[in-house]
Amino acid sequence: MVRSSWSPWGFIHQSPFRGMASSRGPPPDPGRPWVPKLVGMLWLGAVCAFLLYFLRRCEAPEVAESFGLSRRGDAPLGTVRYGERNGTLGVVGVGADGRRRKRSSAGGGADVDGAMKEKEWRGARRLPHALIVGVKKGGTRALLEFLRLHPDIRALGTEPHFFDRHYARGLTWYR
Ligand SMILES: Nc1ncnc2c1ncn2[C@@H]1O[C@H](COP(=O)(O)OS(=O)(=O)O)[C@@H](OP(=O)(O)O)[C@H]1O
Repeated sequence: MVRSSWSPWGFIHQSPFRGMASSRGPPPDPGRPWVPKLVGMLWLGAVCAFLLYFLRRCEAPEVAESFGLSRRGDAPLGTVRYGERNGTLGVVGVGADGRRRKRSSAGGGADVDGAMKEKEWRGARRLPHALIVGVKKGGTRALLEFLRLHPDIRALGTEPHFFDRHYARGLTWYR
């Protein structure tokens, strides 16, 4: 006969679920009926804590932190947003006062807060159709800026460093 006594491993023998799947477990200790409940609550709390931690990790807080994001739904700096209706383009940047601004690449980077409605900036995040690969001081920035002059080319404002720093974060982050 298995004696029911409290120990750090007590939940193995005194699982709150013991009556649900099998009746082979030991009968509840009449002297300490609260122990199984306590263990069950602790177990549930641990599961909830893990779930919360997991969900927080899914939001990639370190990504938000490294890009200076304050809210969920903010885009990383340099993210290009496409307007759904009229094809307008915005690049998320930081203004002189440190506040996040949506800038128009076609307008030379002028602030457009207030001038354009938020809905015009909402759009799908897409993977790039082309990459500029080059060595340092190889003139890649100049090439990007010349290409950006074309009205059909949308480009990031900053280097995303996906392949050398953030590859492990996956395509969802890159998009
Ligand atoms: N067409 C052309 N001819 C000659 N030199 C040019 C050209 N385009 C860019 N540059 C020079 O390239 C340097 C910048 O290169 P990158 O954009 O690759 O720089 S970075 O490594 O990404 O920071 C930068 O050099 P420095 O001014 O010495 O930094 C640019 O002046």
